[in-house]
Amino acid sequence: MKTAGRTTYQAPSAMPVAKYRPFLDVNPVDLPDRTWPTRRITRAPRWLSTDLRDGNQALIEPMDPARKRAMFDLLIAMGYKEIEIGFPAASQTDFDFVRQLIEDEAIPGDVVVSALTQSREDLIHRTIDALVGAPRANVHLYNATAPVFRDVVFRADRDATKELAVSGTREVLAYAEKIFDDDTVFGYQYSPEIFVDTELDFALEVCEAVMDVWQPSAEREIILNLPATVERCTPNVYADQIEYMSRNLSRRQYIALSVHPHNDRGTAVASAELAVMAGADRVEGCLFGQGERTGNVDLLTLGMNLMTQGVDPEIDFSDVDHVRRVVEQCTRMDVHPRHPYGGDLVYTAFSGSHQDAIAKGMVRREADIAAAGGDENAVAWNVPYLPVDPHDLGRNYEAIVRVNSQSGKGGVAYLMSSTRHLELPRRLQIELSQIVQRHSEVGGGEITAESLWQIFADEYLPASTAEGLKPWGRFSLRGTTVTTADDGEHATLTVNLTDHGEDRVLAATGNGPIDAFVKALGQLEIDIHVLDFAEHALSTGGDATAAAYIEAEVNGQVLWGVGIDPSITTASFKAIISAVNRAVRDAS
Ligand SMILES: CC(=O)SCCNC(=O)CCNC(=O)[C@H](O)C(C)(C)COP(=O)(O)OP(=O)(O)OC[C@H]1O[C@@H](n2cnc3c(N)ncnc32)[C@H](O)[C@@H]1OP(=O)(O)O
Ligand SMILES: CC(C)C(=O)C(=O)O
Ligand SMILES: [Mg+2]
Repeated sequence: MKTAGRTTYQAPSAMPVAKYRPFLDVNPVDLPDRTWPTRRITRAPRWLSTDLRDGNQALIEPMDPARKRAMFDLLIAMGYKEIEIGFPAASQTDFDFVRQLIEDEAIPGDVVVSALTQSREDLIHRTIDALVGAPRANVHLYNATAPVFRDVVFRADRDATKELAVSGTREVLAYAEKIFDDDTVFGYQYSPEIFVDTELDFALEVCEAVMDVWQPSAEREIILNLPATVERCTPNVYADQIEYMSRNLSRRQYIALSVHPHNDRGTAVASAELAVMAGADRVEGCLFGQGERTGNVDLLTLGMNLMTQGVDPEIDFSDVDHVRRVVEQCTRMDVHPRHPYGGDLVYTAFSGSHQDAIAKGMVRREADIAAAGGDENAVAWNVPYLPVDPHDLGRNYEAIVRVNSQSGKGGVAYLMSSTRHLELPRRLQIELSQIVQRHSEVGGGEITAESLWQIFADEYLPASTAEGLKPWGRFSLRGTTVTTADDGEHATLTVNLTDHGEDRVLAATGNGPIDAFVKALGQLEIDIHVLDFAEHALSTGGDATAAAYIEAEVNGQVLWGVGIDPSITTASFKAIISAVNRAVRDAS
């Protein structure tokens, strides 16, 4: 055999790479003494949901008032305390929705609602007018500060760009003072748009100028939100930028430093997490990562990531399917089946070795919980391949193992145990999984728990008609009578069965009922050696049903039989008949 040495492929593609520049060449960050890499997140940041603004503005069909209200009510029920409820100056519908929430008194007293506006006097006034009467209201003003916007969109230099932020802040303050009475707690948020592309010294200069107007203090917080409007760099670079701002902003103790990652590179979650390590106090995002283009950072993933580290997300995700349903109804977009924590398939294993490990992990967990006196929380979650307990998100365990052609014995055994309470012995698991494998290769798709049962019953319980199966098999047991001999060691057995449809009565004595049964069948030239035997009850109570599993060598062929019956002895006889029928099937 030849082996390959270390390989480097050097094959230039036809992609137009030369058109692009490394982000750091254009936007250097000089922070060699960065501290964020060794920090840990020990409590949840403040969250802002912008589902009703950034999420909504990116929908093919923006939410109507009823859907907006359903989203708002969901966010409140989940525990979000800061919610951006729209861009009221955008349209009459957006304005009316904000008014409706306030007039319906739907905003709890501890919830801050905010509304976004450009830095234009008429839009600022309209935004503030919309918020009148809210218990706690923030105006969120943004303007683009990045060079490409200064150059292409606004044709404004640095001073003019800064002046737009400053004049907008002044206007917000002046108009808010005029309009709001003491019934509203008023707050202010400023975002330098595409912060990540803005020269850091300039982002700092604009934020400082805005603060000079707002005059933050202990009673007068300012939210400075630093968006990755378009995600264009790796999360570590964003973290450096956030640490730079956190260290260099004056009046830091009065600032809620906020981040707003988008997901263009697919790393919004990592960006948010590293940004929090780098000093961010607050994260803006949307449920299931809705939002412009590839979306805003996903609040569900961020929250659940914290929980899996033992940190309280301070948000209720205990019914993730309800959350998903509401989000899907409101956005009219489907959640991907592999979406972290909430997708249909994210707690499901199809492949054999994963299923095997999960099944073993679940058995171990149950034993550990029993040993801990039944206290689930006393046993750390440690099930292979499952980063989180699906129960904690309102999912049951049924879907964690699903069987297809990639599955092995572990998955088959898990389904038989979890759906039918049959604890198959290991070698029977192997035998059954090979039978199932053949079925899935022919059918090509998934073997559901129901179809697995059909395959099992048809193979091992051929006399059963209960599942709508066609009975087959040379022998069918009609009844037995056991008499224990006076010596207490021998059993005499009378067996009533049908053989090829003909009634037969056999009698034999053995050193136990099974031995006697085997000897009785021997009279029909069926040579049986029992190799292994297992049994267990299937349910408790008076009508307890038993399952028996017998591995036998029948006329030279080794295979398993299964019997289910209220009587454990009859279950064993049925298991022998099952093995015999399987062995003589081809011959009959
Ligand atoms: C990164 C983000 O997500 S920002 C939020 C984006 N969300 C939205 O735009 C949704 C709501 N927007 C709207 O309904 C409309 O854009 C409105 C009502 C705000 C404005 O509508 P219009 O006046 O027709 O302007 P239009 O939509 O073309 O926006 C571009 C204009 O706004 C100006 N502008 C853009 N951002 C800002 C800002 N932050 N401050 C001041 N002016 C701005 C542009 O320079 C441009 O002006 P110009 O027409 O004089 O060149
Ligand atoms: C308005 C701002 C915060 C925004 O949505 C962005 O920059 O992505
Ligand atoms: Mg955004």
